[in-house]
Amino acid sequence: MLTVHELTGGYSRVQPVIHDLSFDVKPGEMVGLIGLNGAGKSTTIKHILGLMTPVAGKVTLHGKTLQDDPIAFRSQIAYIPETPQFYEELTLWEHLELTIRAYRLDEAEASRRAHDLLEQFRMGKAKHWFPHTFSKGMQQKIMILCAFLAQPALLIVDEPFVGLDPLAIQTLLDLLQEGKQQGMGILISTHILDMAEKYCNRFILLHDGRIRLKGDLPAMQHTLNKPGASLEQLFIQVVKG
Ligand SMILES: Nc1ncnc2c1ncn2[C@@H]1O[C@H](COP(=O)(O)OP(=O)(O)OP(=O)(O)O)[C@@H](O)[C@H]1O
Repeated sequence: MLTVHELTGGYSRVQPVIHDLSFDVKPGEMVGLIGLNGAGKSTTIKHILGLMTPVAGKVTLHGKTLQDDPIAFRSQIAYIPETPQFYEELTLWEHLELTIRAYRLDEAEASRRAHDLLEQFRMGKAKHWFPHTFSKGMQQKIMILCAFLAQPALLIVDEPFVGLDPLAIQTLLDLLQEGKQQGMGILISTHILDMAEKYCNRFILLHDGRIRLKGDLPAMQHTLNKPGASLEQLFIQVVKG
């Protein structure tokens, strides 16, 4: 579904921070994007979302680039950013209504699902509150609620667990599992490697902007000749060279 082909890019054309990245995300699988601080995970995500222009290579969704059909491309993706981004002048419920309109969802059905999601994340009481009065974790939940309400073909998640309480983390993991079962493709960046190992089907290990290892756990163990190694052990070996 998502194909990243020989992608090179960054914040200046003369000094790219990601180099020659190639990977894909298929429907119904969760792919973990793993790397140290500054490895290039968020930069990769920004290129996939079309917020940055590649120096070389391309990103396609169902075979089409953002430039081929911007509306179709964007309507198939939802993004949960590392730092919550919201409209100060809209309440939580108005954010959900905006999502329903932006993604052109069926109003009655989406509104019912929005109420379910509010309940699942224990946010019902805050429905008509303005997000600037929310805690950091509650603000993060707005992003999560809007993304799952959209029911995208591809969900991109950047460090979603930071600031969430244990109950919310479990609810999010359950929704990710459910999304996968319904055929959603998920690309998730996280530093919580035991969680990634448990929930992701495949991994992309980024180091200094390059893919150093990729595949499912058995394939990566085989490549590094480390049978039985955990994701964390493989990752540490990769980054220590
Ligand atoms: N706005 C920016 N302008 C210039 N350089 C940037 C900018 N944002 C990030 N970088 C640089 O790009 C490189 C990759 O950063 P990126 O944010 O993609 O890392 P990351 O893997 O997401 O890290 P983290 O785990 O800390 O979130 C770093 O060297 C960083 O300094």
